[in-house]
Amino acid sequence: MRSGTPALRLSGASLAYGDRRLWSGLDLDVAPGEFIAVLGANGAGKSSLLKVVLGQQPLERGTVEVAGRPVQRGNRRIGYVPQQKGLDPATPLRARDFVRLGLDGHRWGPLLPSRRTRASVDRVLEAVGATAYADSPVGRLSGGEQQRLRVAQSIVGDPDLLLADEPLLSLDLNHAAAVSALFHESRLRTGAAVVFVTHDVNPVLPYADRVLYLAGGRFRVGPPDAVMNSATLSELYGSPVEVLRSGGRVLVAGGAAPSEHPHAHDHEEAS
Ligand SMILES: Nc1ncnc2c1ncn2[C@@H]1O[C@H](COP(=O)(O)OP(=O)(O)OP(=O)(O)O)[C@@H](O)[C@H]1O
Repeated sequence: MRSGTPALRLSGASLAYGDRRLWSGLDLDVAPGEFIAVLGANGAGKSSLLKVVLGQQPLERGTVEVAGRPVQRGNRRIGYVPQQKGLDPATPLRARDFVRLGLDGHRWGPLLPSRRTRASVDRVLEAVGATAYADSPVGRLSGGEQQRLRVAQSIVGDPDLLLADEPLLSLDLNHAAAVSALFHESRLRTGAAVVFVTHDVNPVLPYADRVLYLAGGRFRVGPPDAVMNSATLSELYGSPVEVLRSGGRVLVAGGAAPSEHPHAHDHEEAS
């Protein structure tokens, strides 16, 4: 990557499905090594933003570039944790083989892993606390155990850009903290940029350089304190939102935008 080139750049970007526009006018540069938390109500278009970056969803308007180049499907320099779906119980893969797909899943045919491949897989299995079930069939693992393997698969290839779609779902508090820290360590070690979609900002609050908050077709982006406050979110939602800080945690109460279903806004940080 040329120095000074953003890991991700969206310029004047709008996204619509048919005549339903999710967001528009999005300008965002994510620097190498930067950690961005993406927040917002259900249906605000967070997952769709990641699909745009993956080249799976075209923009209605504007441009998107990864490392200075137009997006393309199957970019191996991007690590991706998709939104959680249970794996088929009959999936004929052991946990370690599933993680290895993050290194050689693009190649055809069975491969004997090299010593280096094995070491990389072992390292990330250990980092997500999955060593104990490394040889178990993935389909038989719990939702949280599978989620930790998805995280391991996304980072094993040391990508330049990590996209994570609610990677903390199904994780208990300890593993949520460990996985958040792992993305942070990963960006420190490799200089990867991290775009992290989450309903709860708290586990990533120590690491997020900026927050991108999507609501009602609009957005705010800035350092966590500049976005996660009552004035900014009330203005964004166009209705009163209270942001409370307690014991180092951020709690958001209220905030259903007029266009949103009344109970669509189920932030975990809401109390
Ligand atoms: N391919 C598609 N065609 C039409 N509508 C879609 C498509 N994909 C998503 N949508 C709709 O766009 C809206 C935004 O979806 P998206 O999954 O991006 O939201 P989100 O912010 O990630 O929500 P959540 O927090 O619930 O995961 C939703 O109402 C969804 O139904």
